[in-house]
Amino acid sequence: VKVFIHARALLRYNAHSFSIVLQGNGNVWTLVFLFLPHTVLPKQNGRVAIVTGGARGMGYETARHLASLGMHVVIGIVHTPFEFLNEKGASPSQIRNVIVVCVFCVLFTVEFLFLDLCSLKSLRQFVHRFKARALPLHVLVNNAGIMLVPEGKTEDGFELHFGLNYLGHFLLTNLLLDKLKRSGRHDACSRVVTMSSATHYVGRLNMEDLQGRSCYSAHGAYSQSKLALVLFTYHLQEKLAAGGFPVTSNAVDPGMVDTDLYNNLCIPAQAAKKPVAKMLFRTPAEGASTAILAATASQLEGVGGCYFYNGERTESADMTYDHNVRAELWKQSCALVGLQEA
Ligand SMILES: NC(=O)c1ccc[n+]([C@@H]2O[C@H](COP(=O)([O-])OP(=O)(O)OC[C@H]3O[C@@H](n4cnc5c(N)ncnc54)[C@H](O)[C@@H]3O)[C@@H](O)[C@H]2O)c1
Repeated sequence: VKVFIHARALLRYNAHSFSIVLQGNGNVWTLVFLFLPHTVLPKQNGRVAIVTGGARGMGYETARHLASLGMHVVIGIVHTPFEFLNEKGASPSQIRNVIVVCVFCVLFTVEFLFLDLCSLKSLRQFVHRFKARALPLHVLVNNAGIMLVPEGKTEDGFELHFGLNYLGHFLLTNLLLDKLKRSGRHDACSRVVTMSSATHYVGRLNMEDLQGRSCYSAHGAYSQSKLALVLFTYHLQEKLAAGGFPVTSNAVDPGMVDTDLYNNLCIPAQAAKKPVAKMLFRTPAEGASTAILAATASQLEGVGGCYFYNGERTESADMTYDHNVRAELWKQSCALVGLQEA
């Protein structure tokens, strides 16, 4: 089991970050001092991106950064920042969020389209509405996610983590693949960037029981969904490369990031997490940096089938390199979402 504990950069100088990472494999532990250089990313004028879950957390930071590089960004959104208007009052952070989003929309070419990854119908409607806009698509960031939610089902009866984190993005990517293929060029590929997590290293994939019906655990369900996303990323890359299409597919691990993703921790764990997160977790902007790099960096042109952590290619779990497991998962996923396996 590989464990990564990221200690948030305490030293900073002119946008260069220094990071201390404790990494080990059970017996041997090493303290690694990393220098994270500030990469200058190329302008993205004329390019179009979709970011799922882009209204807060790392999705927002990714969308903001892509838009600031000149990209037209379409944000798939299920919770609007204005939801509090239906409630009795608003917290200062909700008001701040609305102001930030409004300024963001005024300054950049950004649009919001409703997308509920818990519903195959909503996914298909999102793709239909996006295609009706007749825009090209150069970058798809599969960012949205949930973690440790109580046992539940999506609209179509899938276990929540598996259905939303994995199957939702599986269907979304497949429905947008024709657009991505047409928009890419061999010297400027379209890019699919998928948010995984270090928890995928401890994930187990039970092909006979992908929905965890026999024995449910929220931790198990989350790590399985993140493992499935890496398997999907690699298999997609294999298919794209075999067909000679100008599209790349990579997975990203953002590290431990202080966001609302942890809202479902039990109350004592939440109380313990708060001070620790302030000191040790990354900010959403720091966490989003590897996804932004994978979506835009010139040095990653044409590079696909990789797992990136701290801005660098890293080995993922052994199982993710097993072609048969990847192919079986792809086959079962097609059957679950009603896609023909091509
Ligand atoms: N925060 C971390 O430490 C961490 C670590 C590893 C990986 N990740 C991954 O990074 C991604 C972003 O998470 P975050 O930390 O910014 O969390 P977050 O909770 O701030 O953001 C999650 C986003 O997903 C969206 N979302 C939730 N349910 C949705 C639905 N049904 N349909 C569409 N969108 C929906 C939310 O609206 C939100 O915008 C997730 O995939 C998460 O698993 C996070």
